[in-house]
Amino acid sequence: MDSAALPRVLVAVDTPSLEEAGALVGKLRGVDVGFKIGLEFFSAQGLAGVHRVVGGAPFFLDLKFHDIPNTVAGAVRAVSASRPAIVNVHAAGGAEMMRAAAAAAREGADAAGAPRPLVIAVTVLTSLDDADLGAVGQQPPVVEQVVRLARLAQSCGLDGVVCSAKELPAIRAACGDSFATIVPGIRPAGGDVADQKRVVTPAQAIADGASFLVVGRPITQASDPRQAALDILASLGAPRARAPP
Ligand SMILES: O=c1ccn([C@@H]2O[C@H](COP(=O)(O)O)[C@@H](O)[C@H]2O)c(=O)[nH]1
Repeated sequence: MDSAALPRVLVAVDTPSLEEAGALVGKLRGVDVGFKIGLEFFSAQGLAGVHRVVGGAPFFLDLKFHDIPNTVAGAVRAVSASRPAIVNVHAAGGAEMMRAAAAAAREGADAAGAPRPLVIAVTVLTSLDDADLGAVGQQPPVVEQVVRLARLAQSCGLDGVVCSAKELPAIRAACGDSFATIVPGIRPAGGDVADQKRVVTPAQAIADGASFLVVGRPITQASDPRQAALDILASLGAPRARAPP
């Protein structure tokens, strides 16, 4: 799947169940969204399950690899053959690991005759705030750590980062407009934040320059997921240019 064809809103398919995932994707048929498959579904169903659920739809394979360079490269090479539009690694894995991941994505895709996925670095999880950073020995504020990791990821040849929309202006200033930003922690105004700590509304995230939004529970836990997705898309207004792959 070509990442340029990826819609702006990616729905997080967070369930271990093939049936539930299939039902969700079915409800969203014809709605201009893509899908984000993460650790919960992948751990239960593997790549075969991913393909059964998404069919030919574009998807972001959110496995957040974080290991030594050789291991991450092997994992990225393996999954890149299966035509994800986006794969990701933790920036905290370091420069050598990120460079290895970027090279492996190209190798894996080329070997399979597939398009190269975007390779994206997770900066600071949106479930963490300044106090949490201090507790794991990182220097707050979050925004400075996010920008530090974004600059490092860009210098290693990665295509963009996962961050909160709260950091978008600082990342755009540091890394420019063609660096992709993938933004979870999205909550419609008044929505239940649950375990997220750095949340922003869908419209604000797009206004601040997000390339793609990742939206899970505000859609998947809604009484009518299709209507919830349509409401979010309507709140975004006219389409805008996305960061190029
Ligand atoms: O920093 C991050 C990185 C990834 N995620 C993922 O996004 C979705 C968010 O789900 P919600 O239900 O909308 O909170 C989820 O799959 C996470 O694994 C993130 O939230 N923050």
